[in-house]
Amino acid sequence: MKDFVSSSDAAAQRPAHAPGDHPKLPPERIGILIANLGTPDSPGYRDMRRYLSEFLSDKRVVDYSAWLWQPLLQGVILSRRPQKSGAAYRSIWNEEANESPLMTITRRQNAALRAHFEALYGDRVRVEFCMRYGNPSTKDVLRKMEQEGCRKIVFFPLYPHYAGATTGTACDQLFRVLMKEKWQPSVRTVAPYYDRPDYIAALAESVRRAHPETRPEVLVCSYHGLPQRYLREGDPYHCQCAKTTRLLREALGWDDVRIVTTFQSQFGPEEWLQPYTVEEVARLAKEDGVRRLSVISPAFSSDCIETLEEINEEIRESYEHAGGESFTYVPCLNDDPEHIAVLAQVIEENLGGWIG
Ligand SMILES: C=CC1=C(C)c2cc3[nH]c(cc4nc(cc5[nH]c(cc1n2)c(C)c5CCC(=O)O)C(CCC(=O)O)=C4C)c(C)c3C=C
Ligand SMILES: [Fe+2]
Ligand SMILES: [Fe+2]
Repeated sequence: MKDFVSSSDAAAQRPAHAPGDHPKLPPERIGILIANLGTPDSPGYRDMRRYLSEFLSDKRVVDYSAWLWQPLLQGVILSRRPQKSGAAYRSIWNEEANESPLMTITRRQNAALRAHFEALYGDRVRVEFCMRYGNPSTKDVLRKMEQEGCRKIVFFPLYPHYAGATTGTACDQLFRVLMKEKWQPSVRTVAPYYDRPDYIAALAESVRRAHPETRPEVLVCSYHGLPQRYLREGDPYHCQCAKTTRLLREALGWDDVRIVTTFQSQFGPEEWLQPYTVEEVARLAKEDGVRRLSVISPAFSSDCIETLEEINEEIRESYEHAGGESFTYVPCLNDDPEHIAVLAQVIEENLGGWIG
């Protein structure tokens, strides 16, 4: 039989990284890759425009057909929104580190999780974070992990609730990178954790900590919004948010406090999930006479523009303007030790059978 491949060609075609037979191959490792949304590199016009363009061109986020949406986005929306959003980012920017709070907090969460898993498993694990939009990109971080020998990867989008626009697109991006690879690692994607007792307990504890003396009259659980149509088309986000509020109410056991669900950050002409937080807090002050109000945002694993600026500035103003007196913002769980313990436990459960 004709030998089609000369021996030197055969050597070249053998995978350079065939398991266990190459002295220069790194040892096989487990990768833990946490993912967040992403954030602009700076609040300046160009960086804001690049970030918003990538974000709002994602069909999981805005699902209109490109021929209709792109001219509107590139022409109208991206001529004004970068300035407006840039000013909002500037008001919360971490000047010392020259990055947005979302980046600072994700970095800290990653460092805490890395310390946790390296203490347990040493050099057999790698813990990294990536962003869906902007930097560090999913592609760059994933490739680095593969070069370091990660043949098994736990991929953990840091959103307690599943939405196509968040967890869905983070996973799409990961698999988009893997589509181009001859030899993919094994990947486990982490399930939503919005109803885990330890997550709910951490939320409840953060609410109690924010109210050492007096309780609010109303606790508003403000979740990032979505077009209502996405719910009708099967997105489970709305139902998962409602369940988090119910479980938080049960965990707190505060019978004298009304605990309600609202949605923020509506964008564009469609109806989004309601009630809208900015309107509801004003209504509570004006119509129901609520004077002591607190807001928590359980859909965010870290503080970001949507909490620090939108809730703690815009929504606070709306409440106070309508006659409200005391407004407490309950910070996200961020890198609180109880939160890191929850995230570590979720990851540990996804490592089952891979490492011990
Ligand atoms: C236009 C559609 C948008 C949908 C749908 C959407 C869903 C969604 N987003 C989050 C979490 C975050 N969003 C953040 C910022 C942000 N979101 C949108 C638009 C949609 N989000 C925009 C345009 C922006 C940028 C800021 C602005 O210009 O208003 C952030 C914060 C990022 C940061 O840098 O701090 C987070 C986090 C969820 C959970 C969600 C659906 C469930
Ligand atoms: Fe968003
Ligand atoms: Fe917003």
